[in-house]
Amino acid sequence: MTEIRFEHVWKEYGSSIVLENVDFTLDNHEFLVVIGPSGVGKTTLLRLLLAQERPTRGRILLDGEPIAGEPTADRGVVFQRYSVFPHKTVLANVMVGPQWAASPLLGRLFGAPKRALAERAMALLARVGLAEHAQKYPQQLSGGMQQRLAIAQALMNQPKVLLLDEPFGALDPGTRRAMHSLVRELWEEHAMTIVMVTHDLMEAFHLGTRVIAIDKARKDSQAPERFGATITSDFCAKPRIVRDSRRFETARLRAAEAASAVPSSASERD
Ligand SMILES: Nc1ncnc2c1ncn2[C@@H]1O[C@H](COP(=O)(O)OP(=O)(O)OP(=O)(O)O)[C@@H](O)[C@H]1O
Repeated sequence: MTEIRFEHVWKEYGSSIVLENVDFTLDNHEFLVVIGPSGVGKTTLLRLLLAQERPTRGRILLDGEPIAGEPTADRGVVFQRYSVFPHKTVLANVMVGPQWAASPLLGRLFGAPKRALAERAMALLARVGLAEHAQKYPQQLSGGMQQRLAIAQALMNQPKVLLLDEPFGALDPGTRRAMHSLVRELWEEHAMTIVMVTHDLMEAFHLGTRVIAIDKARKDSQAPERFGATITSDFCAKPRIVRDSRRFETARLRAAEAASAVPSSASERD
């Protein structure tokens, strides 16, 4: 069971407010998708969840407990690019996290524990369709294969929460569709909670059980950093709604309106 609670969370850098009063509860095994204009604070929200950043006000609870002060294995992350080690083979990439967790001094296991870990890693690589590429290096893989590797790497630690920061942004449409199916299946199989950032509304409603839009609800054109972004729309996008094309289309249009109603802070500054 993994419930995430943002309690009136603010993130400020000096006098610049990035997020203000972000308040929501995410149920166990939700697939939350966060949408919003460029530069509004979506990645910051993920970084807060990863504990790479601390809220300046409010708090974040994981299963009712304040989130650990530093990144821990219960939260896995996949970025748009570069989240695998280029100098390690595919298999070594997938084994590296659990090896460091089991052997913090050496980062290596030997004998039976190593064989057991390699077996688990190979099973996961087979699941994401990379078993026959286990001895290759990341630069020998396509973009979609590298992202499948990054997902396998994150899943190896059996995270309670998987954070995806525009993980399919650099992929062609066909590969993207295949990745959508894979992530949906892995989400079901691993019964984890996913929080994903994307710019793609179709993707958001196709994958998410819940979609939130964040934006600046208040604006000061003289001082854009005076106000931060907060939740401006919150859509329940359960699979039954996705299957109902008319209701899905209505929800999608409302989300598109919400995301574009206020011009992005980035475009204002441009
Ligand atoms: N360490 C930092 N110090 C100061 N400002 C920061 C810091 N990190 C992020 N910001 C600012 O926070 C704002 C939000 O950045 P963030 O990367 O979260 O936006 P985003 O919505 O993910 O953007 P994009 O969609 O373009 O990736 C930006 O204006 C950025 O400059």
